Amino acid sequence: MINEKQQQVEVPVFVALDFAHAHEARELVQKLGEHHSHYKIGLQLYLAAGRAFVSELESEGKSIFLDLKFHDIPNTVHFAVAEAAKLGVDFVTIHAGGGKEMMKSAVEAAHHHSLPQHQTKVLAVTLLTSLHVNDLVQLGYMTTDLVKQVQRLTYLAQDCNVHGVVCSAHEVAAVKASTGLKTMVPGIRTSGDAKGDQARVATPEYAVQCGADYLVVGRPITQAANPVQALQELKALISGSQHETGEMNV
Ligand SMILES: O=C(O)c1cc(=O)[nH]c(=O)n1[C@@H]1O[C@H](COP(=O)(O)O)[C@@H](O)[C@H]1O
Repeated sequence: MINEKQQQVEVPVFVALDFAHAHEARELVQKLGEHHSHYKIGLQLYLAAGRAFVSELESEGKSIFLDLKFHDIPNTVHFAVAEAAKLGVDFVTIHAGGGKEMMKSAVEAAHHHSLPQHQTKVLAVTLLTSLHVNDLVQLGYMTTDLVKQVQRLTYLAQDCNVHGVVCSAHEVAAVKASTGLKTMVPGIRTSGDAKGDQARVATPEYAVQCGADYLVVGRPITQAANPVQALQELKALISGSQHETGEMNV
């Protein structure tokens, strides 16, 4: 069902800057202009351009989601999150599969090392949106129900006081029904977009109607012939769906 409150709330779209060079990312940010302020920096760009590029975008007033998906022993993750928090990023990711001690260490590090008045929020990745049911079997999970598995990891994440989880649109309603956690949702595709390596995709309208708090969109914008138009169209779909009433359409 549509969340009534959701109709009034703006859902930020984090554009995934999955590029090999800072200049490519900079060019896109300039094209999208001062009115777009949410960006995700992931493994590729961070390894290519590092902390300097994060700081560069922050100095332009951008909100940064640093998506390095930490998954290591608690001590290592603690100090990695501490460094991310000192950078002043808004969000950082860890894998829920790293376990409760690891998630607690991450939350504690964000709490202690964030800049004054700028709390870095920890998001726990549940099941990557590239995973299918068959992957659950191969990985030896006890269930082949993707929603149940996401919910299971979400409960663990909630116990560790993370801010939210990363999941596909198809699990948002279950996360929202059982916890108070925020949801960051990748795997966003409109009807004409190629799925690429994503398995659990959904339209932006569907994600928002399910209650997604933030969306992550990469290639449908970064690889578009006209990224500015692609982002505008996506935002129009989101705001249109926030004012719709009735049943969700997939
Ligand atoms: O943590 C993420 O952002 C993430 C989690 C996940 O389960 N799936 C997923 O696609 N992502 C990221 O979201 C972005 C999606 O990019 P596109 O598939 O190009 O829209 C990529 O930068 C991924 O690294």
